[in-house]
Amino acid sequence: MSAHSSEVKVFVRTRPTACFAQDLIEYLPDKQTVNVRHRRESRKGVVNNQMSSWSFKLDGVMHNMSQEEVYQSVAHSVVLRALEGYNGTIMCFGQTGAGKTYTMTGATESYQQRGIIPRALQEVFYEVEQRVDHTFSVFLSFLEIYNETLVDLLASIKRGRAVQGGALTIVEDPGGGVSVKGLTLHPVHNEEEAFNLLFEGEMNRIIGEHALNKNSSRSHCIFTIHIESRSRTLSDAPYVTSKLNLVDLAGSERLSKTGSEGQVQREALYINRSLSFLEQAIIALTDRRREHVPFRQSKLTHSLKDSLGGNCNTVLVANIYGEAAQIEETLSTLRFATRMKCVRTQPSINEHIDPALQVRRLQKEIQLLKQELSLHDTLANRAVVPNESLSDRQVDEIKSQVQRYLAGTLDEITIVSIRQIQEMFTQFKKAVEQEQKVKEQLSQKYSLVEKSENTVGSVGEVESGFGLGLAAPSQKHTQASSPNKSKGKKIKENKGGTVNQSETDALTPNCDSPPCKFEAFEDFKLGRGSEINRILKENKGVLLERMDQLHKLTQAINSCKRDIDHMSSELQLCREQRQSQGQFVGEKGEPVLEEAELILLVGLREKKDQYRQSYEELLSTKAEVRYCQHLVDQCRIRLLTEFESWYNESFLLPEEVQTIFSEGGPIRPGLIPVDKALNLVSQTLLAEGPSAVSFYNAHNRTVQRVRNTQ
Ligand SMILES: Nc1ncnc2c1ncn2[C@@H]1O[C@H](COP(=O)(O)OP(=O)(O)OP(=O)(O)O)[C@@H](O)[C@H]1O
Repeated sequence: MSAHSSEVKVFVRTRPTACFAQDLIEYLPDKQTVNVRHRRESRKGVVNNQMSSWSFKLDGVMHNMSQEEVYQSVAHSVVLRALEGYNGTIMCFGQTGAGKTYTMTGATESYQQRGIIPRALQEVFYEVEQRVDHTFSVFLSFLEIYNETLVDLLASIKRGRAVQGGALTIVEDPGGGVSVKGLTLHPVHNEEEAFNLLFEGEMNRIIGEHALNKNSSRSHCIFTIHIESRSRTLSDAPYVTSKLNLVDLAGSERLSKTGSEGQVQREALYINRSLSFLEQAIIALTDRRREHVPFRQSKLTHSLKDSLGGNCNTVLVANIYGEAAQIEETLSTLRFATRMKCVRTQPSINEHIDPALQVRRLQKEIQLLKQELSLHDTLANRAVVPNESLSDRQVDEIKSQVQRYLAGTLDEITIVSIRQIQEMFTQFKKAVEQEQKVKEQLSQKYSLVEKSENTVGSVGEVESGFGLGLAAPSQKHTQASSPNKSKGKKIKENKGGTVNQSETDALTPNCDSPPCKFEAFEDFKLGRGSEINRILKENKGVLLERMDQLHKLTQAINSCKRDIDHMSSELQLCREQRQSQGQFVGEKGEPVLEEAELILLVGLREKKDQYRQSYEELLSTKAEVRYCQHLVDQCRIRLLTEFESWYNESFLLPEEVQTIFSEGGPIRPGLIPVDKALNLVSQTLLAEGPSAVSFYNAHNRTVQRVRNTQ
């Protein structure tokens, strides 16, 4: 509920006296202004007869006003707003004997002179009776703060329920409110019950002896009316709660003036300290720049935290004793009152929604929305879209659709509902995860091949640019099959198995000199390319094996599917027969299936399980086949590329360039494209000078000679 900011309302009330200091205190006709004249305080013993005057403007001055008039001015609107769900606080502040208790509680022996609390209780119950469209629950609590100790003034009454048990402690609610843990709350149904509690609490108040006033109370008292109201007519309307704090503060006189000693002096110390903390809190509240307000310094400020700075309609009554002897206390009380007037609160209704009611309301709304959806479907001439959550059977169906779609046996999936789309995504995700898992398993399985790839890296042929997941020829093989060695050799039979068509297609037979590529390729596979060729064959073998497995699985699944179809139609037949002959029932009237139908049902379930398992296996085998195919392709590319380089290197480069590529030369032979290689060679030769060519030629010839003689 949005809150608007509101000032604390402040009133002054004077205790009637025959010696009213007319020459010092003046009430202006606007009934809001008090002017006070007072001699300035003497400093360092120097008598100062100079008079000073102060003017205080408040919300109302209550001089010679009856208890009823005071109630109407101060409390009436706060009480009515509490019945609507706003928190309220009315506080009486002032020196001892100034009439705080008289204003708040009144004279308990005189009905006419009853104060704000009894009148507020009467008004609450009067309103409860009037407002027939609401039910009200009213609870009372009575807290006393005596020498920084919390006392439950109604603890002696057994009926109450405590806001959590244990010692009394002030706790802050998450919403910013404050409550007293352990304080008893007493339900009351009429004003008489309420008065009983008030008087019981009053009796329990600690009364201290005091030089100024024998019956003066030496403690702060907070009488709270807790109200809860629910609508009788609107069952799902939110309910409201409120707290009306009626606070009678202890007297604020100066210690020196009390002339008391012992316990009473200690009491006065506590009172002064807590009132001074109250004043500090008020000063902090009125200072917009202050972020921290020291509410926790005393029990009083802490318990009034939400009344002073919270969502509350707050009213202060500043009680003054208008005699000349009390003029300093009067001034101090009026200063406090003026400060308090600057405090702003944010009154707002405490609205709550019953959780059970909220659930019912939301269910109703869902129902309405569903109806509206089906109405839309009808108007748009669409089949009614199911909005319920999916059953296991529906989820299975979607899963099967997704699997068929991925396998390519289903062209498209018809969109039916949002839930179906969501489930479809879930199934797609599962399929991807499954494939990922298989891939991981496979890469572990083929780790040997991947390791060989690292060997390629270590050879240092970075320029080759072939980051393939394949084995590379080992150093040994490279040495054994130097280009010159294979040159002119007879082509040997390929014992290593079949060559893929694409491998031979890539080689245009060219039988001029240099040698025919087709024959050279066969030669290459036996020599320098033997290791990569071996891996290629190995991978092809695995691929064939997986393809064979896939073929068998497909056949098994198809046969299983045929069985399922057959059993389903038999089962359907059984059901149709049963429907025409009537349902067979057991002793207790429960439906009993025919034996044949039961066997079919069990068999069908088993077949479906078998189908599901085989299907999962099929998916993972398909993934394996794809992976193996990928490996074979990569191997093949590698084989061809290396062959090309080897061929160029062996037969197409001039002899001097071959020298540079030869073992011990400045450029490593291998997988560099021939144009790039030639470019590099010319750069090297140029860099080293023309004599380098003949140098390398000579060196190469020598190496060659040595090899041939070996
Ligand atoms: N407006 C009033 N009309 C008639 N009598 C009053 C009025 N105000 C105070 N009195 C009387 O003055 C006396 C002191 O008043 P009260 O006990 O209310 O003072 P107090 O401020 O509550 O003092 P303390 O701080 O000790 O609690 C009481 O006997 C009370 O009846």
